[in-house]
Amino acid sequence: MKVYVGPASRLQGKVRVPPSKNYTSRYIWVSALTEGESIIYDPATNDDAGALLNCCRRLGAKVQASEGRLKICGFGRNPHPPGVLDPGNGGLILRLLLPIGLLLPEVQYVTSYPESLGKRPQGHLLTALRALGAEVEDDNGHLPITIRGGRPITRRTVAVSGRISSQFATALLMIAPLLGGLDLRITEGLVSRPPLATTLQVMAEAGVTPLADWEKLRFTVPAASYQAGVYHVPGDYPAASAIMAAAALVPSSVTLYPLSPADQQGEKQVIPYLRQLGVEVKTEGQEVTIRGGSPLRAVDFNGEEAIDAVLSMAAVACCAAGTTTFSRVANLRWKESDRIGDLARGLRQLGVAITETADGFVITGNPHGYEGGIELDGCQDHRLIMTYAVLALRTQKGLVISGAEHVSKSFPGFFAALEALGATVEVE
Ligand SMILES: O=C(O)C1=C[C@@H](OP(=O)(O)O)[C@@H](O)[C@H](O)C1
Ligand SMILES: C=C(OP(=O)(O)O)C(=O)O
Repeated sequence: MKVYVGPASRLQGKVRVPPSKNYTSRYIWVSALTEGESIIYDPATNDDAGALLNCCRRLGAKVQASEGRLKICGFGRNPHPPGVLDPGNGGLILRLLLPIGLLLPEVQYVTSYPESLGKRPQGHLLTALRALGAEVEDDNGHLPITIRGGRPITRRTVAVSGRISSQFATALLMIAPLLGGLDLRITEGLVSRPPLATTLQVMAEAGVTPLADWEKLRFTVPAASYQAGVYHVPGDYPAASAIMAAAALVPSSVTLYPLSPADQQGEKQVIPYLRQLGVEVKTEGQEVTIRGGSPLRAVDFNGEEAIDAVLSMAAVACCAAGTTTFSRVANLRWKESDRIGDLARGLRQLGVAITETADGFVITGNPHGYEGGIELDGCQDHRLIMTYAVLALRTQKGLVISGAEHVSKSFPGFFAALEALGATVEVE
């Protein structure tokens, strides 16, 4: 699907942001690992949630979906052999599902996104699963993967690298109570700490509280059963960050809700960051109001704790006066696209001055905007698609984005939300 987004002179209105993708995936998974009926209110209804629910059904969970609510009766320690699991294009989805192979005689993991998820590295997690006794066949650390488990797990300690993704640690922590408990050591540092804090919060809500030593990166999980729970998914800050970027770049008055000031999403850091750039941002309860259109001055962005908002802030940097260095985000290379290399390629086509660095990229903005009138490839990456759509608002001729349907991985209503705020959006 190709989508044209035109230049915008004003954005105005109120946007209900989608429910958090990352909380939804964790609540679904912890419910599947629980014997008993859990309820999830306001679950995200994006591609990732759909793929995970399908896999949970194949593993024996009973799922009842109705408007604004999921009821899940989990399989606990006794997953059914599913044959094949397809996690869609979800990195977290695949990584949550891989350790279930420890409890099954054989399970195969495949993807219909060989150019995106198929290129993302899984080796660090596979090494840990082998150490726990699984037999693993893989394509040099990539999908397709077959895991043969089903043997009693006697090891109580395991290590995993946190250098390229926090999701490997999340996956091991969440399965750990069902394996009889684990002492997990994260080696080589840890990227993206807030998602791991989200994992610990969700586990605690389900009745299992790991002991966490954040300094030494050691986490001790007791042998336990998860308790059925009632969960409420907060609004999604990464999705909100794209709309905030749009509202920052043109004269606007845009209110986003519901955004909790108190959850674990690191991407809420964009609120003080945008203020530093000169954007008027007001928060009241669960509402965030942006008044944009004033001149923006570049401010460097350390994105390590707000990794899924970096591309939104890159769009803002493209139109700020001065140079912005995005640092400590090397792990962007291993997302749905290479979010440094592919971003740089797309932005250069548009005429943006961008250079890649060892741990990020540097953008020198043009406060006058860009000519546009070209087509950019979304690279099957929802965040790249949203970045290009936001930038299109500050072009003279607009932009066509190809593969725009992949925005539904996290924010199916993104283009409708932009249009409702007054942007020109045409599906070609
Ligand atoms: O655990 C999670 O929910 C996520 C962790 C982050 O990935 P990395 O830990 O690989 O940086 C983030 O980018 C991703 O969108 C969601
Ligand atoms: C990288 C992302 O997700 P995942 O790793 O779960 O595919 C994302 O949502 O930007």
